Amino acid sequence: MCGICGILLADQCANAAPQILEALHFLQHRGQDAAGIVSCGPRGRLYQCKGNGMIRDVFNEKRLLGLIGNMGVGHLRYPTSGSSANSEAQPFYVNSPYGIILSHNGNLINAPALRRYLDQDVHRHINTDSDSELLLNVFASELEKTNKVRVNEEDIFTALGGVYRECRGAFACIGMLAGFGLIGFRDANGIRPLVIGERQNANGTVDHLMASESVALKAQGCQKWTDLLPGQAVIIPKATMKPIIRQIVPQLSYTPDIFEYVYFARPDSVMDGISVYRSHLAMGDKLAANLVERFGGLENLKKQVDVIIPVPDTSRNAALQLAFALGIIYREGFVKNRYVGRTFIMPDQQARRSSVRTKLNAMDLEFENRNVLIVDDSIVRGTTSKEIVQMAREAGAKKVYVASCAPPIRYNHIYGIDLADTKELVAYSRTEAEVATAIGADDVIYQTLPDLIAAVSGENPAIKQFEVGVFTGEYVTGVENGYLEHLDKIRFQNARLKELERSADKAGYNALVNGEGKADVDIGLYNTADYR
Ligand SMILES: O=P(O)(O)OC[C@H]1O[C@H](OP(=O)(O)OP(=O)(O)O)[C@H](O)[C@@H]1O
Ligand SMILES: NC(=O)CC[C@H](N)C(=O)O
Ligand SMILES: [Mg+2]
Repeated sequence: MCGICGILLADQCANAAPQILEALHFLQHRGQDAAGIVSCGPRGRLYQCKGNGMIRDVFNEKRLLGLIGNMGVGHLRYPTSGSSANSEAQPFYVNSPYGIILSHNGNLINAPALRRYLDQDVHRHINTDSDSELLLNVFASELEKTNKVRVNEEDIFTALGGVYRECRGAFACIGMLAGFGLIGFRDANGIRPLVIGERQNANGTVDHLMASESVALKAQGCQKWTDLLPGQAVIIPKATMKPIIRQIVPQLSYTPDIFEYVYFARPDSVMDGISVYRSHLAMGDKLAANLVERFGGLENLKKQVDVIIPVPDTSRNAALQLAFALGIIYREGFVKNRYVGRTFIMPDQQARRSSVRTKLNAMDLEFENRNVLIVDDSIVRGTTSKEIVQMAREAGAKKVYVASCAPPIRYNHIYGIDLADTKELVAYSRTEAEVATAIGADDVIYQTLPDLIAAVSGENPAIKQFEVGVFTGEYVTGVENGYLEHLDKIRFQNARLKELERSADKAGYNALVNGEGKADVDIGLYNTADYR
């Protein structure tokens, strides 16, 4: 998953980049691998700073000062297609036609076919393995068809029609046409999120903002915001500062990715009219009812569970509500090291495993001689649960039960959350009892899928269905032939690269990199950062 953001300020003399950076801080949880901002200043000049790392690694005051202009786009990357190479950091740029910038969240499931199409049919050079670069080039090629010196809004909407025709999968995008304005668009199933908002200034002018999550807009002082609907696009020309929203293609469905609510989004965001926080509370309530049934009634459950302990951070609110619903004490038995980021979205398994122990530490006095119920939002590879169950036992727990606010994850995520190769998923071809054995727990209790859907949809009856492919193996868009194999191949190559890097096998690394034609050095725009 990635975080995207765009700002167009009414004040022509102000710089948007500092505010984009602030907004990106509210989206850091969506991508820790690379960060970037491109701004557009006088005479349509573009300025860029991007690279691998978190916001704090990529930006400093000097670099920010180099990003001139009252309009800009930001991106935080969590790689799901391509590799972690510096050259795949976003936003992406193409100079022709008109100078286009793009930040993309999502995955294109017809990436291999698009690559062929761009090469063979429209003759565009693609320099990385990123599907976002493909999307940008499809957009560029569609805009080129207008064959005009300067385009207008209608031309851009027409070009976007071509993007929806060619690109399959999930995409929420924020783009910028040099000197012209900001553009936002969302796939026809609304799988990935995008909100657009306005901020009224004291002098009566209005600034325009877009982001993956409402929390970023609220923190920037937006008084109004709305979700872009599936298949919709918005253009905000600099010249008029008036957003134009257009339904580019008919809605195919309104099925946001349910994993946003389970794990990905911040609890203080409201997405597609659903408070992430309230959905977490409802997940706790539903799971409580399920547990009562599993343990043969509340009294029995209370005899077998002394304390409920969350796995920080994401599961906390659901676990608290679950404990409240059951009338069982809730304790923060794991102390979280605030300097370690999210482990699940780290790009390699070795880093993930060692991070769990660095990140979470068990407090003996909450575990000693107790039967504990550990609650997590989801169990993916089982890296976290395996470690924490062991930590709970080392801390003296008698029985260790694990409850998950999401159902067993048995299938690939194909729309921009790189869960894992299915074979790495701990629930892949395992029953619940076998998962319990695999993670060393006395029992594992999962939320059911109907309960999860009910918990999330509770607040917005307009949304009845969600993208739930990770639980069912059935995806809203269907899967293109060979796409899962394509994802597996990418994952395998990236893991191999990491291995070679770690083992300091320079020759092996170079052979693989060169063989694949991967770029380690960015040849994009002039980089304001003397980054390397
Ligand atoms: O089964 P696994 O492969 O370990 O993945 C699942 C775990 O990863 C996530 O936590 P993470 O540490 O990423 O972030 P959090 O602090 O927001 O909970 C998620 O909340 C689970 O705890
Ligand atoms: N997580 C995402 O949305 C990633 C966007 C894009 N597929 C990339 O890998 O850069
Ligand atoms: Mg977690």
